[in-house]
Amino acid sequence: MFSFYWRKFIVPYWLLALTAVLCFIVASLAGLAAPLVVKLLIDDALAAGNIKFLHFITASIVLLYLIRGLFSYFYGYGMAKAGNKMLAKLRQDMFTKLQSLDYAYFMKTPSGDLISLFTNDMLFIQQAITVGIPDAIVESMNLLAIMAIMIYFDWELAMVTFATLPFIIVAISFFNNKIGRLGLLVEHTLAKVTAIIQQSLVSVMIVQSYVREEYEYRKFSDKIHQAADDLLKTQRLSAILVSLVEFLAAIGLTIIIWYGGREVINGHLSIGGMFAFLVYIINVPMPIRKISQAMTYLKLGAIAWKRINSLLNEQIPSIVDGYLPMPVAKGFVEFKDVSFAYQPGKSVLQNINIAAKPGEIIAIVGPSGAGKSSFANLLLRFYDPDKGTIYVDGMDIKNLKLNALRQHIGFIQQEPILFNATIRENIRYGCLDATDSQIQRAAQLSNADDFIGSLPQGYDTVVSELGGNLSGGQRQRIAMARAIIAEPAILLFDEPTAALDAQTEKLVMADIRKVSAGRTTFIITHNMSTIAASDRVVYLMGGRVVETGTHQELIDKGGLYARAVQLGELELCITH
Ligand SMILES: Nc1ncnc2c1ncn2[C@@H]1O[C@H](COP(=O)(O)OP(=O)(O)OP(=O)(O)O)[C@@H](O)[C@H]1O
Repeated sequence: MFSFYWRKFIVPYWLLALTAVLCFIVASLAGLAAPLVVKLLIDDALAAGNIKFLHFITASIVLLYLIRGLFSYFYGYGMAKAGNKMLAKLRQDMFTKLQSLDYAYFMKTPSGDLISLFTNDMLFIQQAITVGIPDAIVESMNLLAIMAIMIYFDWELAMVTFATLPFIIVAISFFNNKIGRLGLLVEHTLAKVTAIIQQSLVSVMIVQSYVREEYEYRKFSDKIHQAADDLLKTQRLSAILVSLVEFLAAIGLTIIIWYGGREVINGHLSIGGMFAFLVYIINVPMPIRKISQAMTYLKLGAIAWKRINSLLNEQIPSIVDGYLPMPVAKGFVEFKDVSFAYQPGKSVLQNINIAAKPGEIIAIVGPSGAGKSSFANLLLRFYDPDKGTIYVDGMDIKNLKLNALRQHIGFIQQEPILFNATIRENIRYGCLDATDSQIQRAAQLSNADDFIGSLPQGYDTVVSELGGNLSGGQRQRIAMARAIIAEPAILLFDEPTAALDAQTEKLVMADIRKVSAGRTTFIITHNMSTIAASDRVVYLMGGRVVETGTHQELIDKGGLYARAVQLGELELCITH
């Protein structure tokens, strides 16, 4: 269970950890010498009335604590440095892994669970690394040193004193097991709490429009109380453990007083020797308590690591990167006999054959669930087809480097996601080294330049997180500028006007026509005016292309498409 600490922390940062431990040993030796000084003070300075030696001892105490303080600092600093490096590396590894995972992974994993890995679980690991490991190493060494010195002094008295140790060890392991199990529950509940917070933040509009604030609060509050109750149980167990350990250590103290006192009276032990023993035994509960607490931290950290590790070990992405760079693309796209299912046996697209050439605007139309968005998912290689091949400029897209393929496709969604950054940064996201004048040109092309110019901060206006300070049409235009700034050969719109009112929809449609000039454009749409403005309509139904042609050809044909138009099904969908 604890092996990951060895592999991830001790081995990679062994030099820092070793230096820290050596510093600790020096600090600890200085601390451990203190009771010996007490013995010398009583036996050789006070009892012998030696003033000179008293001065020497006084100076020694100052020096010992100076050394102890200095090396404790080096030790603490070294351990913190190694711990922080390890945590930063772990966070980087987790983030890199997250970026490398398929779209499909994010479709099946709740984002709250993932956020919880970076917050709650990292916090448990942090505690384990920065407190658990140092305390476990250091305090075990401290304890062993105290025991060794006691044995060296008077092994018989030491053995009698240690009679309570087995009870202490049994108590610690019994309570720690219980604490570990409860810790697992706490971590699980905290992950749920994070998920609730995350969900209520992104769906604040739904929460407020359904007046579900109270309902959300109750959900949150139930989980928080559950976590607090479980946490309290672990803290109660820890408190019982500490008291029990202190009680058992106090029995050791009583034994020294009784047995050691007899030794002193019989002349087998000096008074200073007995005092030194007492000081050592008084120092025993602290390391034991710290070791026990460190074991709890290590246990909780190990549980958190298990969850983090399952992310890091998430199987290699099913979308395997290609090898062809494709620096320029013309925009020829062909779907050849493409079939696809998200789950085995549940076919979503069947034998799709579509070919498009540069400059063409193709409307992908069909009833809800027909497979239109799945078509987009395949072109972007969020998923690979089960059968058939998709070609761009005659090359199987599986052979193309993913970043090359995606860089040639400008993707604009129904409700575009803009980042909480300036409009300039949002547009530049499409091409990170774009100049300001390129950004402005892209904005002009998507008809965003005018409204951006009328904002007090212009291109430096910060877009609020949920895009609240911009209208739907304005957000759509910024998203279009972002998509076209990299000059993609292919444009892919998924219901670009569905979230807009009729007036804005017309304007955005005009913008789409402007930006799609010379590019291969696919528009997934229910909108009649968009369909009518396209060069060709591909009508999907039940995952199959049932009809294809211009809007007029299909109307004249009087088939399924014409029927859908006649029944107003397509326009009906706009209002959904
Ligand atoms: N990630 C997914 N996992 C499993 N099944 C999915 C997934 N996404 C979509 N589906 C299923 O695939 C089918 C086609 O969905 P798709 O989103 O492509 O349809 P659509 O034509 O775009 O529909 P709409 O017009 O309602 O957006 C549906 O039956 C849907 O339930």
